[in-house]
Amino acid sequence: MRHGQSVWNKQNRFTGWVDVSLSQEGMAEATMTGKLLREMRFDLAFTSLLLRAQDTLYEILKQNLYCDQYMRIHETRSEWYEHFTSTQADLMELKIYLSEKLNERYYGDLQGKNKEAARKEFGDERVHLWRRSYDIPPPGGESLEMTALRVIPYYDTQIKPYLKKGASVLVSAHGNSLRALIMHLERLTPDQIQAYEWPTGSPHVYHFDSHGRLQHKNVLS
Ligand SMILES: O=C(O)[C@H](O)COP(=O)(O)O
Repeated sequence: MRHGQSVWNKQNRFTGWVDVSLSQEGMAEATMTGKLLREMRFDLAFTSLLLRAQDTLYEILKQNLYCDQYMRIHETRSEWYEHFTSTQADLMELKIYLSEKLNERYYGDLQGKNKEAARKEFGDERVHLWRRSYDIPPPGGESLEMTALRVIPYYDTQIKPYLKKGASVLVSAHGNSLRALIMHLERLTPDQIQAYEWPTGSPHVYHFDSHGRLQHKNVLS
């Protein structure tokens, strides 16, 4: 799941690692996604260190049919955070892992800039390359390739082993950390991933076999 619209998505600003909140629309998207996934039973969840992804996850879990069985959902994030970082839950309880490896691509000097203003300053083509090319990093920031170098090893070592055991895993992350991940999962070429846009509020459901190989994918909306 990509997080719902953030306040800076709404203002059309490059965000990267800046820890902005969900907008009201983003919260509503997260609620709607939670409803779409309501009947899915999750064994584990993974999210980034950024609030917009954590809040999206929190909202999805709150809507879930098995919510009460997963854990006690606390009203404030600090308690929730404390709970899920300290839990040694058994199988009936949802384990939630946070990692900076799933953070959005670091957008370097562009962070905070309006995307339209950046196009005027640097030109459409340059800004498009910074946003969507595989290996051209934005000034001072990470390319998709650099993002993949932290996301994929995390996926391979921390997430995939559970998938091979048949666990149901929810990942709440970001446009570009997820593009890096699905490029790997779906074996997309740099050209294919360049054209791939992952809108907010459209969960992707992947099914794997016991070797962790992708069987099929559904995009829900
Ligand atoms: O960090 C950001 O600005 C967004 O999350 C993703 O931005 P992009 O679509 O410009 O890569």
